[in-house]
Amino acid sequence: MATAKKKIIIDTDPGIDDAMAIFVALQSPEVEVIGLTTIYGNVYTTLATRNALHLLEVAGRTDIPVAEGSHVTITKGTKLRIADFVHGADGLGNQNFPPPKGKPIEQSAATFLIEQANLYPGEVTVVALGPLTNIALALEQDPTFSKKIGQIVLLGGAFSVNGNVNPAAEANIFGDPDAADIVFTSGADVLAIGINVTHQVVLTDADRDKLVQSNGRFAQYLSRILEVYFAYHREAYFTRGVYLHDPTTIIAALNPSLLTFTEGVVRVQTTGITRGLTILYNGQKR
Ligand SMILES: O=c1[nH]cnc2c1ncn2[C@@H]1O[C@H](CO)[C@@H](O)[C@H]1O
Repeated sequence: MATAKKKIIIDTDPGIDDAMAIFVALQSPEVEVIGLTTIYGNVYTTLATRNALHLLEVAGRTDIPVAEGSHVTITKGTKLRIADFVHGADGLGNQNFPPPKGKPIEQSAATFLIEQANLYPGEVTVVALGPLTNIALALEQDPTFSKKIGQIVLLGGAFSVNGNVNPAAEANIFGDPDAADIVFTSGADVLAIGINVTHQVVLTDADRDKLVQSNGRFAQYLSRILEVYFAYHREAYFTRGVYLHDPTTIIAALNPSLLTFTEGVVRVQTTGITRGLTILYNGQKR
């Protein structure tokens, strides 16, 4: 008997590694992508929505709805830190892709998340690849969301290692630390993939050469957009390869047995020079 596919909603700020992650999800028989919701981070939210629609058109999956998310942080902050220096001004490696034909649905990301969680209680996994504003908004709008959502698998945090924005903070948590703390303290089932994990998952120059030679479904498209991401990593990290942050997070949602996890309580520092710091208490001390 075929087992039911896991339903996932990807909350995303595409983003080169987001594009890779979305394609992985669309190619994975274990899951059904029931929607994309968008957020600022690698790009502003308006561009994230445009890129999400574009990626679904590239994949031939315009049946999947896109719900636009928040343009500001949970505290209505508008001074956003956008990582265009990582992904290019267009978020997809400066490739001048034509604008998408499709449009986002009328519902906001938070409303869509709540609706889907109500429709399939306990069955929907949210994979959050950007700052956590939309998820926190859903938790604020519907206090039962934490119990109705199946699992929240998120890319965020730097657990016992330095951040990538500054020594304290990882980019997604830094993007909206208040939202992140709401999510971590909500009581929902949260699986956090920090950069202490994703910095171990590298696509090397040699891997990229294989991609360039490949006739695989998304190989040529990804080879093109990856150029800018490789250039950034060479410059910033002196590596001949790129970190697969978002793809690793999708993999964790698809098949958590490929990773090892520590269970504990997480809080997020929301003020001061360590704003965005994630602290994990692993319960070792009684
Ligand atoms: O140095 C950086 N600054 C800001 N964002 C970054 C940097 N490196 C990677 N990312 C982006 O932030 C998420 C992981 O923290 C990923 O989406 C990655 O593409």
